[in-house]
Amino acid sequence: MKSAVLVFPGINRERDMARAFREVTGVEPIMVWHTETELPDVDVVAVPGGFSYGDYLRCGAIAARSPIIPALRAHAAAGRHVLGVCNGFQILTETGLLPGALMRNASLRFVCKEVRLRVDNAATAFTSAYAPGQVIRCPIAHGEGNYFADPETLAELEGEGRVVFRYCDAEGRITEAANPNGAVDGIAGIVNAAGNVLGMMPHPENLIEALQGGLDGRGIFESLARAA
Ligand SMILES: NC(=O)CC[C@H](N)C(=O)O
Repeated sequence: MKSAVLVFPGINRERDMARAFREVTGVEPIMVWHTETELPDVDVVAVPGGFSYGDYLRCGAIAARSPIIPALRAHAAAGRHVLGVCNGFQILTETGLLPGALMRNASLRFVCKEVRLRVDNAATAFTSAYAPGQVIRCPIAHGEGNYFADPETLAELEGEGRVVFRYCDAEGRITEAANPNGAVDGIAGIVNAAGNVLGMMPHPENLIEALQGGLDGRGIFESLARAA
């Protein structure tokens, strides 16, 4: 499976993302600087986490206006896969490739810890390696992860099974205590209507080898490799 990782000024998780693709698929991803206007011929483009443009205006707002974005839109429009993690998810909502917005955490604090996620849709190209309803561990590190969408959008997301991950407790229950940022309905990750663009706040690329304390994040990359 061929992949590319976008790099914006202030992004700091691009190497983690590249490592995850390399470790799981055995293929080195192509790093693409934000001033490029074309993407290489790849199956997946990852938009990694970090602090693009120092989070000025809103997280992801400036990166979403970068020269590479039209090529990302074209890649998505062609039905190819796009994976946005954390700042990458924020960038995807700012481009409109995914609906809704990521607001400041309800606590107004940056939260860095491990959470649990329930896989609410295991029938996507990003989650086929997981079992439906499986509870996985995943690290988070963000200040603006409070997912919000208007009631019509939420109804559409729920009705179409497009909420892929929710914050949950160890038993898979969606509770307020298990929700680290106040996201509506515990939403941690969603896909677009076509199912080829996924955005999620947690960092699966940081739980792919024993040295990191677990392997629960590998499923995303294994699923993408299967889908390619
Ligand atoms: N790890 C990240 O990608 C953080 C995203 C963003 N800078 C935030 O704090 O919400």
